[in-house]
Amino acid sequence: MTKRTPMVAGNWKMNGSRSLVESFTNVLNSHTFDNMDVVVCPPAGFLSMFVAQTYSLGAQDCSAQDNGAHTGDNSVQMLKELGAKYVIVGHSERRQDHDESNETVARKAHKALADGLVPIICVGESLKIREAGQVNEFVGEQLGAIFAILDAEQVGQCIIAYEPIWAIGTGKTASPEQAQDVHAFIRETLANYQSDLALNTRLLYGGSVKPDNAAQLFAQPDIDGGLIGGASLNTDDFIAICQAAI
Ligand SMILES: O=C(CO)COP(=O)(O)O
Repeated sequence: MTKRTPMVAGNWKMNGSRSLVESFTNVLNSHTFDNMDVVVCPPAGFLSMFVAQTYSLGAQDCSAQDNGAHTGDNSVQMLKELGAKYVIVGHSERRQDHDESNETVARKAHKALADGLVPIICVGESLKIREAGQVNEFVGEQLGAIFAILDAEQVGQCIIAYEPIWAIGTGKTASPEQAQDVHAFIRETLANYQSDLALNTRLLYGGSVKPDNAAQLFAQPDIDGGLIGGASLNTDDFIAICQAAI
């Protein structure tokens, strides 16, 4: 059986400062993270201020276009130059604030892979969808849009993060069972696309992960780590969550 390497990624969202970058750089570099991948995703403008030795950097979004006349956007090529190895695409806040469709998200993932970044593709439902009992259908559609643009080999290079919208920033985390159910569904959907994908693709859970609930979530068979928002802004909390993933 393939052993998937655990991953914990911190999504700073539109937060941070030069001094936070400095303290993270110092504290994280003094830790070694064996047998796992740790990623920090700050706002793009801060990427080049990090000196990342024991962890990697990721961006929070990318353009689906080449360099050119696209005011305010960051190309994959630029994010790479700034030190990113990963890029989050399709976060629910981008889908909501910038009207990003499933197809846009898929095109961004495609561009990220084409130009050399690993996409962390976010999926997840609203409370309304959950209460209507349509979680699998909704997440299945989000994945379907990815499969429409990426072939199996490309999907195999991606990381998928399940982030139920109702659990983001609310302190109301999905229970380990709720999270596991959707992760199992995602893995099954990947298997239907191509069997190897199910075994090898890393699936992260995101939504109010904290040091006191991380271990239980990460212990679920189909959860390979986490995508952390609020708690990733505190070095002690972030490191404690990373330690819970090994
Ligand atoms: O959106 C998230 C990570 O991308 C989760 O945010 P919180 O951990 O703050 O709920």
